[in-house]
Amino acid sequence: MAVLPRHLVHTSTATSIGEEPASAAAAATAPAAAGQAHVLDGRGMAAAWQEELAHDVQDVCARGGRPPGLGVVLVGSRPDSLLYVSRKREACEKVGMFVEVRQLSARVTQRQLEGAVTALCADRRIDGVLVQLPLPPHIDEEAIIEQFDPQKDVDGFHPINMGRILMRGRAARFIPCTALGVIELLQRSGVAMRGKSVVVMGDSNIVGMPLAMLFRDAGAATVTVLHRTSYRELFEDAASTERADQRAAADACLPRLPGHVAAHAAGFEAGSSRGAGGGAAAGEGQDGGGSHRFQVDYSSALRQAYSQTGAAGAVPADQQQHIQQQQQQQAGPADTPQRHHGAHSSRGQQGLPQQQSSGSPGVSELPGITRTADILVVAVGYPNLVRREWVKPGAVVIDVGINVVPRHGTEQEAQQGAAAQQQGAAAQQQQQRAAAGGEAALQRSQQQARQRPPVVNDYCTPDGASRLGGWSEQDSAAQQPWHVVGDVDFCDVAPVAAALTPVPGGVGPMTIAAVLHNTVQAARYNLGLEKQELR
Ligand SMILES: Nc1nc2c(c(=O)[nH]1)N[C@@H](CN(C=O)c1ccc(C(=O)N[C@@H](CCC(=O)O)C(=O)O)cc1)CN2
Repeated sequence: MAVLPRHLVHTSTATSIGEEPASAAAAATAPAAAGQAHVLDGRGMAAAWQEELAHDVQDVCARGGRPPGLGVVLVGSRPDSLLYVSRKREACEKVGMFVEVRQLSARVTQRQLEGAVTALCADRRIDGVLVQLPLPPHIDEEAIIEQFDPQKDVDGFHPINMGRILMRGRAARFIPCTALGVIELLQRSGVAMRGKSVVVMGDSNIVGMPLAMLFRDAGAATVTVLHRTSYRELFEDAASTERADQRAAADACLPRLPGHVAAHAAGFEAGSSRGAGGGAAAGEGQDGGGSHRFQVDYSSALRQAYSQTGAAGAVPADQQQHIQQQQQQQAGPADTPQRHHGAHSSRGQQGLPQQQSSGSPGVSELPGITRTADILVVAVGYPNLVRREWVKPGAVVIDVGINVVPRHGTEQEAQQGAAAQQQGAAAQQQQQRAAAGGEAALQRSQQQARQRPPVVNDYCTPDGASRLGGWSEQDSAAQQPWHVVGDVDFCDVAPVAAALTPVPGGVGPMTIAAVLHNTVQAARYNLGLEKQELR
């Protein structure tokens, strides 16, 4: 049997979600109102986790003589990376850990960067080291990762650590933080994984692939990974403008920055103006031997980008049309879980669009696959991609995406709203067809979902719009013209799912807490307080 780290096998005190009827009653006692999805509050869970970690830090200090230490290398001044590094630093300081951040110029050479990693790995005060991703395109990221001492690789990206996750029965030294954050969130929420069908959308090294292995280790019956080949057409519109850093960002499930902002970010220019948007995006940085002040006006960069490029990041109408086409033309089969293989040829026979010649499913086929999931994890980097017809009623939905989009009220959003309404009507027709086709169980659960009252809570307005926040709390208060959304259309999916994570406030904060967890663990190993079981 695979050896999970201690925190992955703890018994959750939370109620069970997504269980069979016996525990459905228990689920009803959880904080959501009847008929509504449980909102999996990552922010709250991360705070609780960090409190526990603060005790662990005290324990390491008492027994090991010093606090656990984290070293972070930040290259350039991408606003999102600045934000995440600030959050890591603040969280470390809050729990009493030692933290050192080295910011290097975007023009740093491969050798300089490797030198910085080696120096931090050699620092005796530091137990864990990470390089904030993505890196500028001229840097060979793989080579940097290989440069790490695997014992200090708290991101778990080194091939030795990744290999341990891959191999059944081998103890993982460190689990990549987002993947660990997702599993921890599910466990703390009482979501059962044993025997479940899991679909992971996204095959990145830092999220999708390790998560698939962790679900296997947690006893999932099946794990289906939707590789990027199955949804690459979503990104084809951006192909002409796509540059290496944008691809890397999508890979890391980072905000898909509008082209203009990305250009700014990729240039890694140290600006001099300060906007409300970047939050903590300011501090001291190093440029080669010297240092400079780094400040980024993220909000004005975004404003400029949107005014010049339109609403970048919005769901293109053609994607919605693909789905509608499928719903209108496929009487029934769309509700029947489709297999990946072979679906391509049957689509051809039914006269459906054949977008891909590779045999991989196209976007219009994805709902048929995602609807097989008891637990659906979405890590694609595409705003509001997953709507209710992609979700099996009663499923648990985990949104890993972070996308920056214009706030509602723009013309484009109005168009999206109209398209979404049409899509909703098509979905209803499709459900009726499914019922006529004899899929009684599915129909029953869908009817139940429809009978649920609309979700009106802290997260959604009565008309189904999201109240979820902006890039930071400050921003939503300041009513910035853009905000952060996930890959899942929260308010559309909430009436159907048993539970789902919000963005912001879901997986993101758990990722930060996971960095701390891995660093405490690294300190225990380094200081000889705990023996690593590496079979
Ligand atoms: N070296 C690494 N680089 C990157 C990783 C990683 O695990 N290691 N993951 C991401 C970025 N990331 C952590 O580094 C991260 C992303 C998002 C959040 C977060 O809290 N997001 C907020 C939304 C943003 C906001 O505050 O408005 C949320 O979801 O609530 C934290 C960490 C890529 N790079």
